[in-house]
Amino acid sequence: MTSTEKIIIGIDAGTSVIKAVAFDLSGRQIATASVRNRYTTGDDGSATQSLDQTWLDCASALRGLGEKVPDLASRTAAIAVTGQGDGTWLVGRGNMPVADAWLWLDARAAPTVTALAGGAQNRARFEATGTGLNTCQQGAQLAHMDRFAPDLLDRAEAALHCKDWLYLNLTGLRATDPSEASFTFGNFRTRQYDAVVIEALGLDHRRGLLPEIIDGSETTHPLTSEAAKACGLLAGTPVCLGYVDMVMTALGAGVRSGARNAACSTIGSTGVHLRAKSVADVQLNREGTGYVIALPIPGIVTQVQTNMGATINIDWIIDVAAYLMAEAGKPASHADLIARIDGWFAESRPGAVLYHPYISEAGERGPFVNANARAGFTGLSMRHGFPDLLRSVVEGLGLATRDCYAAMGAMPEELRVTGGATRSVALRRSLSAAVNAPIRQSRREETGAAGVAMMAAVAVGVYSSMDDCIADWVTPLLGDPETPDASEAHRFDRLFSAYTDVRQAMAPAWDKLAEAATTSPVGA
Ligand SMILES: Nc1ncnc2c1ncn2[C@@H]1O[C@H](COP(=O)(O)OP(=O)(O)O)[C@@H](O)[C@H]1O
Ligand SMILES: O=P(O)(O)OC[C@H](O)[C@H](O)CO
Repeated sequence: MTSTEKIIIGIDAGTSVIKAVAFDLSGRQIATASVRNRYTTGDDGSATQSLDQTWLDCASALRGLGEKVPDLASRTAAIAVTGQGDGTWLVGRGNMPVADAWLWLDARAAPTVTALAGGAQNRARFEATGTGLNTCQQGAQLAHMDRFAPDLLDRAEAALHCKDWLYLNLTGLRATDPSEASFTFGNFRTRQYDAVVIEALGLDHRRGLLPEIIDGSETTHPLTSEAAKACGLLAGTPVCLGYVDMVMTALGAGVRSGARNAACSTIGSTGVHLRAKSVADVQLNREGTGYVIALPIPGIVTQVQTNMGATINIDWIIDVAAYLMAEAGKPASHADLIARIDGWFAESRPGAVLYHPYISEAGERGPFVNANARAGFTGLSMRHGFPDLLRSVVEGLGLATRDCYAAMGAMPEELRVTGGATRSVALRRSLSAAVNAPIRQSRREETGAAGVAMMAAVAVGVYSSMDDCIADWVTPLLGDPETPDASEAHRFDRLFSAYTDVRQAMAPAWDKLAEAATTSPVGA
């Protein structure tokens, strides 16, 4: 068997879909199998997911891949796993789940975030982690559970993240990776836990819940025979624990290539905007927001600002349209309506309607943190119709992207983009005009799975360094630069100035609305 026939499987356990993707050793995608992910939301702001179901769905995706790739089990050189970040996946005795996981979408920790963010030690915590506190994070969620549901933590033996839970099921080992460990509980300079951070979160007495940190690009563990049976693979196959999906996706999409650091935006359910840099170049902002997330490259991290919601804003307005069409007796599928977005956009005229894309129930986290922030249109008149609303939602994603980069220094000279919505020409043009920089869209279909598979490729010695791997797996798939239209860039300069004015002015109103919502009688 030649080396090109060997396969690396990348698993990307996302919030909407769990995917298993087969790549050959030079990075060519061979096949993909996926299972829709399921989670539950509640009126109390909860967003939870079954641990057992997640593992079953992951195993089912792997078996599905086996149905598509001949001799997958014997050809698999390594399996690598990444997944949705943040959130709290508690396991107790016998590695049994303690409760359903609290996802990154879970808003229940909001009061604890407010209390901790006002604490005397919060700046020291931020200086170490490089990461502003928000409701998504495990640190805030554990601190909240410690105050309001201590029994959960009393019954737990380890606090894991999604990919860590899957790694535990694949290998039997409780561990986490350097990225989530350092931005949540540690220091991005050392990639280790940091006592100052754990103390600032008030979690000294829960320190024992934090698992061992392992770097998947250096260390793998063998697939257990039980997991092998469940997934249709061979026991002993090396398994690599990836970094959090946000940086795996960026790695696969070109946040670094040709040994150069670049900027990359993922326009997925959430919008993630990252700049790769060396540790010494990280500039921590005064407001204490954003993330610093390690890359699996020595000394290189990403400085990150992330919008809580990106494509969920598009889905929201499309769902409004779908509802009206169904009421009118002309039902249309989500996919049909998504396909019409560029057409509607072209029908509307470039104007001055703003949309702030804070549609998530959890508010916003980048470049500012406010659990009460909510979406809104500004500047509507009688002349505006549905295509104009749609345009402003798409342009709002461009403005939110610019807002995030503005909080990290100068605008990028080139922006690499990935995510389902970047298939839209209108969205790519809006992003390009908003940051006034050329855009390069990665032609890589599954950037997250590719990013984590690249870690396995380095771990099992297919490449001697990540930069060598990037040269084969990433650089050749970068699309040609799409340059911004000068007059559009000028319009976006003006829109952006109004955009920041409006979002700053709205903060007290959002607080009043949140209060009104909590004091409204149920059913009123
Ligand atoms: N052509 C498009 N125009 C605008 N938005 C799009 C387009 N395609 C996808 N999207 C947005 O991205 C979301 C995810 O799309 P999907 O095709 O499922 O992406 P992925 O492959 O990343 O899962 C959609 O629900 C929609 O909000
Ligand atoms: O599951 P997706 O939307 O790909 O990723 C979610 C992120 O990891 C999350 O936003 C981290 O807070």
